[in-house]
Amino acid sequence: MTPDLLQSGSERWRRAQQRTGQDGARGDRAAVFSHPVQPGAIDTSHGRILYLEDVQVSFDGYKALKGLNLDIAPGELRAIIGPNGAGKTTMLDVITGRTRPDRGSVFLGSTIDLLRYREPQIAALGVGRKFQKPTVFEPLTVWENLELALAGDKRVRASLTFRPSAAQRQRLEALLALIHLEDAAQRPAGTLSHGQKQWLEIGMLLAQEPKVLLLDEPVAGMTDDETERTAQLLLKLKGRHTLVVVEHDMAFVRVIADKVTVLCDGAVLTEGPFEQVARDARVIEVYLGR
Ligand SMILES: Nc1ncnc2c1ncn2[C@@H]1O[C@H](COP(=O)(O)OP(=O)(O)OP(=O)(O)O)[C@@H](O)[C@H]1O
Repeated sequence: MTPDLLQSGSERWRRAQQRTGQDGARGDRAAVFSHPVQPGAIDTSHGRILYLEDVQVSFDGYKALKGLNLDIAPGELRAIIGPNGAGKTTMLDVITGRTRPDRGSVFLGSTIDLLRYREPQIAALGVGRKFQKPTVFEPLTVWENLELALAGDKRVRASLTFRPSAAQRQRLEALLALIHLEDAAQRPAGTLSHGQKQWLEIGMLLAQEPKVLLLDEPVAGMTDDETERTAQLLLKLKGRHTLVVVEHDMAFVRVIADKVTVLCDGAVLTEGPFEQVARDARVIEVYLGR
C-alpha cells in the first residue's frame, strides 16, 4: 500500500473537494467550457482524464523530462515502455505530486490543475499509485489490510476499530474475489507470495475507488502464472478505471495495452497500438533491440 494513499483519509478528501469546489465557484473553468461540472468531479467531457503538456523536469541541471506530452482517455489502459533512465518514474512522480516540473501542464480531466496540489491531495482527488515493491501491512490479515484501505486512515489502531457496513463488506468480498485472494482472507499478508502481495495492494488501492491507477512494473518478479493472472485482473479493471502501466515485460504489455507510449530521453519517441510500436525501427534501436 502506498503511504501517500493511506494518508488520504476522508478529511483530506473533503478538503480537496472543497478546494475544487471553490474553483468551480469562481466560475472560470465552468464558464469557459460551458457545461455543468459537479464540484470535485473530474471533467472528462473532452475525452481525456489525464493530460500532460510540455513537461520538463531537471535534477541539478540534468533534464530527466524534456517537453513530455501525454493524453490519456477515460477507461483506457495505457502502457508506458522505454529504456532505463527514459523518465518513466519521473513522469509518475510528476503526476502524483512527488516531483515538481520546471515547466509544463498536468491536468486531471479538463479542469483540475494537478500542479496546484500536493501528493496526498492528488491521491484524494482519485489518482492511485502502486510502487514497484508491494507495501502491505504484513502482520495484518488480507481482510484487515483491505478494511484499512477502505477506512482510508493511516492510523492503524484507529482503522482497526473501523467496522464496515454490510454494503462495505460486500464490496470487500467482491474485491477479494477480483484479486484472487478469497481463500487467503484470514492469512497474515506477510505469508503471501510476492504476486499475491501485489494483488492485495492493487485491491487496497481499488478499495479507495481511484479514477486513475498508476502501476509501476506490476509484474516484475512474478511467476508466469501470476503474470497471466495479473493481466486478466487489469483487463477486468479497464473501462471501470483508467490505468497507466509502466512495464518492461513486453509479452505482458502485448496482452494488456490498448495503446503503448514509448519514452526515450525524457520525451515521447512514439505511441500507438503494440504491433505498430514493436516494429518501429526507432523503438527497436533504443529499446527492443537491446
Ligand atoms: N532525484 C533524482 N536526482 C537526480 N537524477 C535523477 C533523480 N531521479 C531520476 N533521476 C535521473 O533522471 C533520469 C530518469 O530517471 P527515471 O527513474 O525517471 O527513469 P525510468 O525510465 O523510470 O528508468 P527505469 O526503467 O530504470 O526505472 C535518469 O537519468 C535518472 O538517473
